[in-house]
Amino acid sequence: MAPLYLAIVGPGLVGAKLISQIAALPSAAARFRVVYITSSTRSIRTLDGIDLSTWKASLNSSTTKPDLGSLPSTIAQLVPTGGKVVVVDNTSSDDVATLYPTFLSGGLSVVTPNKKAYSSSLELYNQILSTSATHGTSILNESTVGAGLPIISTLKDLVQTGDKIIKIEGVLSGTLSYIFNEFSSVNGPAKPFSSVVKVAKEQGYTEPHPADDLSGADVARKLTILSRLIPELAQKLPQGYKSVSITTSGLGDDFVRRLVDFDHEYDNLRRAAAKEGKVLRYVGVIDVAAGVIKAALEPYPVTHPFATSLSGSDNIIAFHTERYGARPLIVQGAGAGADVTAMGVLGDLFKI
Ligand SMILES: NC(=O)C1=CN([C@@H]2O[C@H](COP(=O)(O)OP(=O)(O)OC[C@H]3O[C@@H](n4cnc5c(N)ncnc54)[C@H](OP(=O)(O)O)[C@@H]3O)[C@@H](O)[C@H]2O)C=CC1
Ligand SMILES: N[C@@H](CC=O)C(=O)O
Ligand code: NA
Repeated sequence: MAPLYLAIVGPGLVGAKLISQIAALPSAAARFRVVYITSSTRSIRTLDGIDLSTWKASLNSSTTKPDLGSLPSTIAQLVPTGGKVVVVDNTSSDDVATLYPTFLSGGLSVVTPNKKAYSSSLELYNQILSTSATHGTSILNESTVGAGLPIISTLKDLVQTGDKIIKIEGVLSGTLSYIFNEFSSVNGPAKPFSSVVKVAKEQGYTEPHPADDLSGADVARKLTILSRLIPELAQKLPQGYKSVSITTSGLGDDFVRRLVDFDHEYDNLRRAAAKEGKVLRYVGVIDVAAGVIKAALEPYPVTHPFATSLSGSDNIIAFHTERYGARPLIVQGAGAGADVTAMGVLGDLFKI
């Protein structure tokens, strides 16, 4: 069996976890050969496959700058003719996402948990799909929604087999699920909002910058990704979701510290909901018939499944379709965290 050759872009939380999951596979070397790893500043490459037990030290000591624009020709020098290669983009970078057509037309398939290519301009999205079809290269993105949960594959199966999507609704953010499960729980003691956000970041649930989660941008991107898989909505979001400009420094530690100033405001929201026997949940909806796509923080009765059945970073997504009738198809489980996200990426690699 020929191995699948991998170029790993972005060895951060998810990327590093993916590498350790690959290394732990039985006969890992026979299945996957990692020939290239790059961060935004350094890269390593080798013909024989990078040693997955020492890659971090090798990358840290490398002085080779990445040049992703010429990745297809770099890879051609590392992989035997006919070898199947996948670029795994574990960044959250728009710049890397815009290179997918270059990768796909250069004979490289792509697997990614990065939402940018799928939720930005429709032009880029369509270009990616058509380039992949023309060049016979694959692109898979299960972990862009619900991390490793089978959300994208389920929706594709429903649509491809001729079911009609009526509505999709649910809690689509692991970070916001964790935050509101902890902060506005049915029974639990009240905790300061900012302290819960801090833990969500420490657990690896947030985007590289947590403002992306708290602004609702991450959920908006996920709703865009799902909507583009539904025939009635596929071409109706021309702009997609533009990146918010984040002006606070670093990777958001300062931003999280300053959230203390908003604890009082959030506590008022929580108390107002509790007075009515409700808890706060951040829920996204795609109502196909009404042509409405929305996401909002809203009070839900404590008896509602979004209030009672979720804990940790759980996502819950209900697919209301013609075939499933009054009882929707429901997928639920951890929707964020490096381990479950890397699993979704690795699952896509196995599919390829
Ligand atoms: N965490 C989660 O639960 C989930 C995450 N995702 C997605 O997974 C992706 C990765 O998330 P996460 O691992 O948490 O993020 P991290 O910030 O931990 O890792 C990002 C990595 O990308 C690298 N990088 C950034 N820009 C570039 C570039 N231009 N070229 C090469 N490498 C680059 C960074 O390297 P450097 O050190 O050089 O900056 C870093 O290694 C994101 O798109 C996120 O939305 C999806 C589902 C769940
Ligand atoms: N930050 C995201 C990670 C997965 O997409 C989330 O919290 O859901
Ligand atoms: Na998923």
